[in-house]
Amino acid sequence: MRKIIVGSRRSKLALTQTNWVIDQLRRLNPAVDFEVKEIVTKGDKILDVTLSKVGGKGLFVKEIEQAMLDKEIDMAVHSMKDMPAVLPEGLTIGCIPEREDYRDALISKGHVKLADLKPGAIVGTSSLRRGSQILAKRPDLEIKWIRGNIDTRLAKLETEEYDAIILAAAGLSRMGWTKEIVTEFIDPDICLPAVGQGALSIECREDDHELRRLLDAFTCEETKRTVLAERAFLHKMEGGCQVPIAGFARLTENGEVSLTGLVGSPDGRTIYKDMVVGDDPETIGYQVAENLSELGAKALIDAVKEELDEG
Ligand SMILES: NCc1[nH]cc(CCC(=O)O)c1CC(=O)O
Repeated sequence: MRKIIVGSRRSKLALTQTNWVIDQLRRLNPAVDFEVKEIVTKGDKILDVTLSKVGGKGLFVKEIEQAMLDKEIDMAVHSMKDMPAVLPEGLTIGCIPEREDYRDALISKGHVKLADLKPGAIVGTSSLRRGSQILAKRPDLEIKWIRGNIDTRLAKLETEEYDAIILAAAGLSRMGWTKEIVTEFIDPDICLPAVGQGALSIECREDDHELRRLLDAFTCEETKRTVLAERAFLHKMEGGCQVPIAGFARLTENGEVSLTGLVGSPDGRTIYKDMVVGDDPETIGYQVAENLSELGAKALIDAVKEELDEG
């Protein structure tokens, strides 16, 4: 088989994830050769603006996808939650490996838990989803934007005016840091994870059958079913990352998919949440989106869109 070129962003997390996947694939296919090619994306260059204002989710992924369509690279490993709901024509998710920890993690000065943070304490996050749900639980806290990769954010907790920050447990875990620094793994009942959080997405060209056969063997069916439900929900909700949106699915004992979806206002005063259980991931994803829309989520999303259109 030919050598497989794997595109990766240059961040520590991206390279760690990419190399982890390559290690696993090599173990399954000792004869196949892999090479990493680093790509600097627009999202990596823009660090001083909130992501939602400069094009949202697709930002980190787009240039890597173009390189794949141009055959400069053959595959790429993304954090599933950074993947837009719809892929460009000609590309596909060739593999979804087993999901890491799906939870959000609180890291605070002095290891103070969420419930024990002082009124007015400053929590750093640039995620509308986290901000909304934290404020719903603790309206007395202050949410302050924080940007940069994981190392930068951890450094800012020390050097700037944050009392705590929230990061995905999966990112920390992949970097090997979880144990020492996490104050609290936040229960999904309090902060429902982002769609795809903790999962990886291996993207490749749709017609690259040779590579797809190889990737198939590394797919985790359970993760695939749950992530499919979450992404169907995201797609139908069309929230992008301009409105707080969360979706998390797991399998029930008899193999059905149980999906919880959430849409809220950034200040956390309005939260719409619903759960549906069923056999077909896409159907229940659409069902949760429909139910939330009826509750009022669609109106909330449309209102945000209008505001953005006005500037
Ligand atoms: N928001 C950016 C992002 N995209 C993926 C991860 C890593 C966790 C994952 O794969 O879900 C992170 C860091 C974070 O949210 O703390």
